[in-house]
Amino acid sequence: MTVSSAPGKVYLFGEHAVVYGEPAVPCAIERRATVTVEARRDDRLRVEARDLTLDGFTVEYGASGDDRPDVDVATPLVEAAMGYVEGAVEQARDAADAPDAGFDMVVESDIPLGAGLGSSAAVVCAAIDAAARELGRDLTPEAVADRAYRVEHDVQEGQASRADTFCSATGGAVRVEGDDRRRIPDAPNLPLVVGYDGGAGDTGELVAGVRTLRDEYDFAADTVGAIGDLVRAGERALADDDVAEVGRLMDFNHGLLAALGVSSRSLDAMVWAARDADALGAKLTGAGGGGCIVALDETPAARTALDYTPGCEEAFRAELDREGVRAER
Ligand SMILES: Nc1ncnc2c1ncn2[C@@H]1O[C@H](COP(=O)(O)OP(=O)(O)OP(=O)(O)O)[C@@H](O)[C@H]1O
Ligand SMILES: C[C@@](O)(CCO)CC(=O)[O-]
Ligand SMILES: [Mg+2]
Repeated sequence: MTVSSAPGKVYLFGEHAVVYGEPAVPCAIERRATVTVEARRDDRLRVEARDLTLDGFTVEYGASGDDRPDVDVATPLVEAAMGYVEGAVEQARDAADAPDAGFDMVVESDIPLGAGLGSSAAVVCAAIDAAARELGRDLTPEAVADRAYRVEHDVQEGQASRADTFCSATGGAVRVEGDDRRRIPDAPNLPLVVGYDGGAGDTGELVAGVRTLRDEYDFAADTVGAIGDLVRAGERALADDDVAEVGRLMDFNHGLLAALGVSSRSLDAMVWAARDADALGAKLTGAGGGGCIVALDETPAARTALDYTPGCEEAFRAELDREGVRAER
């Protein structure tokens, strides 16, 4: 039996624009997805995803994919989840040169689903790492990131950046611009607070919406470019340890994301609750549509304000996780 885990992330700056080659700065946070894998004697794949619905579900089917899962939850949900897990298994089989390997897998996670904290990247990174190790193949975090990117790219129908998967695989604060990806050394430990509205957004749909706007209006394309400029300013602020400036730029970034149509009433309400409590900055994180915001606040005020904000289901302080994908057992 092999167990791996990988962290979720928040974006300090740059989501969506990163899909079009602008830079972005995501930071791994101490919330993880954990995948347990056991090789089978046959070529079948059995997946138990305990957190996917309230009751969790288990599916079992052949490697050829001709007998589809028979489960009691909405088909699109199963198809989407299986896309990530099947993709990860395919990558592990390829890495270990074992095309017919079968597995029993259990996926557990404390990263809310579809909420902008990179649950998909964390599940895929942990699953690739665990399945490859179960087959006797150790992958570097960079190799896990690369393979996980291919899976996200497929599931998001060709519209995905390397940001989430690289951040989850390597941990820490990272910078991604197109194919260029690196860790930001000595990133300051920022006082991150997350607010979660209990909802979710469809990453593929939101990315497609921004693409349409950008194709249709030059000023939407300019907005994407402006996010890139803002990210470069944010990187300088990080290098100078200027946390107040990082916060101001996060506020600005939220405004530009809202202009691109990916915020929501509850995300805006949480952003304003944090700002009213004198947070240094606040913005939505990830694809948007619903889910999470991230604020910067050294005091307990923003978190308390979020706790009392109607529509905010949960607020928590998020520590930067300097470790990426890792072997648990
Ligand atoms: N615990 C889990 N078990 C099984 N599948 C999961 C789990 N967590 C996430 N997933 C898969 O990832 C999908 C969510 O990915 P999606 O990219 O839409 O959101 P996210 O990664 O949480 O947020 P973002 O990409 O905005 O940061 C789920 O619908 C499911 O298919
Ligand atoms: C919206 C997006 O930029 C981040 C989702 O967490 C999509 C991507 O980078 O693939
Ligand atoms: Mg995702």
